[in-house]
Amino acid sequence: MIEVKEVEKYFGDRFLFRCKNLKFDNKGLYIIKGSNGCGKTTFLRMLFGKDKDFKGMIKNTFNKKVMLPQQPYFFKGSAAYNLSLSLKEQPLKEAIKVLKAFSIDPNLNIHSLSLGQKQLVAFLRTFYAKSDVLFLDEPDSYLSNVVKDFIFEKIEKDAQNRCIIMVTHDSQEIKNAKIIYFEDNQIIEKGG
Ligand SMILES: Nc1ncnc2c1ncn2[C@@H]1O[C@H](COP(=O)(O)OP(=O)(O)OP(=O)(O)O)[C@@H](O)[C@H]1O
Repeated sequence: MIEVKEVEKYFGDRFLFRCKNLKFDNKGLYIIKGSNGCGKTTFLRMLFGKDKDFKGMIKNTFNKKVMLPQQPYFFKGSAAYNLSLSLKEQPLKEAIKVLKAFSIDPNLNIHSLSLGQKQLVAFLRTFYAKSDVLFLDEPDSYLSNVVKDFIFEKIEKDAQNRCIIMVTHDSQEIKNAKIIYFEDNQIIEKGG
């Protein structure tokens, strides 16, 4: 569970946003929306615990947390090698199966893949890693509609068993999610 209370974020003198009260349960999908530059990535990093420079309280009781950043990092080597650094046997097999289903050769050098293909590899290595909470920063970047629909379906289903917090600009297809949005520098839960 993550609890946010009376949080204010500044960069130097610049006020970015405020969040009075918000709770993320152990299971469920939370989608964070808002215009470019409003602070979505910053808020996600604060929830994860990477950014601790804020006023107020964020209490995170999750044990194992994993994050897909906006600009994923890759190691020299094949797509399969990059997956194998994060995934054990069975999840690795699953991830490779997905790559093959989208006609991506897992033995190709990661840097020879397109942006969308690399994004899918980055998503898979985070998604299939074991965690209690999964943070996804625009996992649909560069993806074609067919791949985006595939990963959104997986995310929606998986959120029945763990907490997933996702930043995205496009979530029309997703039905079962709580929406958190930035409005006038305030973070608000829809209907909350
Ligand atoms: N380390 C930093 N120091 C100063 N300003 C920063 C820092 N990191 C982010 N910012 C600023 O904070 C604002 C919010 O950035 P953030 O990346 O959180 O926005 P975002 O909502 O995720 O944007 P986008 O939708 O374009 O990805 C931006 O104006 C950015 O320039």
